[in-house]
Amino acid sequence: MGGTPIVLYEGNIEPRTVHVTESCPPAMSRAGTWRLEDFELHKQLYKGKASLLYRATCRLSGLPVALKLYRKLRLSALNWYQVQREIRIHSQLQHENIVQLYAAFEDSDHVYLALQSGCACAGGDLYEELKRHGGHLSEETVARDVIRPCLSALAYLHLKGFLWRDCKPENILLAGPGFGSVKLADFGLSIDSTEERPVTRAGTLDYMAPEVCLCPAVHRSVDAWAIGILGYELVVGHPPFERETRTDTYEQIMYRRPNYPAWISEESRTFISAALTKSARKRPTAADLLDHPWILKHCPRTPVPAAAEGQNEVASEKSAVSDSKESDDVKKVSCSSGMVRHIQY
Ligand SMILES: Nc1ncnc2c1ncn2[C@@H]1O[C@H](COP(=O)(O)OP(=O)(O)OP(=O)(O)O)[C@@H](O)[C@H]1O
Repeated sequence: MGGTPIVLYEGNIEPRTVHVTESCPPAMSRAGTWRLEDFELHKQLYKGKASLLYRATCRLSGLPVALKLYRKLRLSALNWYQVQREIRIHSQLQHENIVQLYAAFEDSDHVYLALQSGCACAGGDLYEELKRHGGHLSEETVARDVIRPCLSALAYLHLKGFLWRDCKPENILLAGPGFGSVKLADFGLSIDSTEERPVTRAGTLDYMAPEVCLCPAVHRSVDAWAIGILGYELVVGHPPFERETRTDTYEQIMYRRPNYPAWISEESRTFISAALTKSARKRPTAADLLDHPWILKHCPRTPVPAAAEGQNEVASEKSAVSDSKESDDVKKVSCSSGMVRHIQY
C-alpha cells in the first residue's frame, strides 16, 4: 500500500506517536512522543458514535489545532481498519482546500488526530453556514466559493488514486465567517482505489450515486455525482432526491431527474445535470467539471492537474474490505431550521 504503514495497538500501551506528517508546522513537531497532555482542550466541537472533536492548543507551540479522539472501546474491527486507513490516506494529502492532518498518536484509550484548525478553519462547517443563510446560498457563492474549490481538491485526490466518498455539507469546513476558502474534512471513508475494492456501500444515502445503489463502486465518478447533489442542495435548499423513505429515495436516484425551480440559471442547471449523469461511464470527472461554463462564469480559470487516465479503474480483488458504515437504517436528525443533518449508520 502507498504511504507510511500505519499500525494502531489495542490494550494497555504507553503513549506513542503513530505518524507525524509533512504538513505538521515545525514549531509543533518534535522528537519526543506525542501525548494528550501536550494539548490544552477547549470547546468540544463534535461528538460522534466513536469520535470526539475538540478545539485545542498545542502547549509547545501555542498553535491552534482541532483534536479528533477515537475512543478505542467504541471501535469495531472494521473501525480499526478504517481509522488506520484514514490516517494513511489523510497524511498523504497537501492541498489548499483540504484540512491538513499534522500527526496521529495513541495511548491505551484513544487514537488522536491533530488537525489543522484555528484561523484556517474558524468558520465551522458548511452545514452550519447553510442554516445561517436559511438553507441555501447564491449561485455565485456556490459556484465560486464552494463547488470550484471542492472540485479542485477532488481532482487532486483522484489524481493520487484516492476517492473521498463522503461529500456532504457537514464535511466541508469554512476558512472563516462567510466564505473564503473551503476545505474538505473527514477522510474516514476514503479509499485508495488502486488497491482496495469495497464490498459494501459507503456514504450518505442522499449523496449516493446510482452505481453505488446497485453495487459498491470504486470509481471517481461517485465523487462527481456527489458534487452534483451538493450543488443542487446549496442552490435549491434540499438534496434533489431526498424522500420520506429509503426505498423512494433509491428510486429517485436510480430513475428520476431532479426538479429544477424556474428561478435557477441555465448554467447551474446544466452543471448539476452533467454531474448527475446516471451512467457512471458517461459522467464527467471532477477535473472536467472545473471547465464547465457555470464554474468559469463565476471564477477565473486556474490550471488543474489532468486526471490520470484509468488510474481509478484498477482495483485489486484481494484486498476487498467491507465498509459497513452504510446499512438499512440511514437516519436524519431534524434541526430547528427545518434542515436535516445527513447521518450515516
Ligand atoms: N479540522 C477541523 N476543524 C474544525 N472542525 C472540524 C474539523 N474537522 C472536523 N470538524 C467538524 O467536526 C465534525 C465531525 O468531524 P468528522 O466528520 O471528521 O468526524 P467523524 O467521526 O468522521 O464523523 P462522522 O463519521 O459521524 O461523519 C465535522 O462535521 C465538522 O463540523
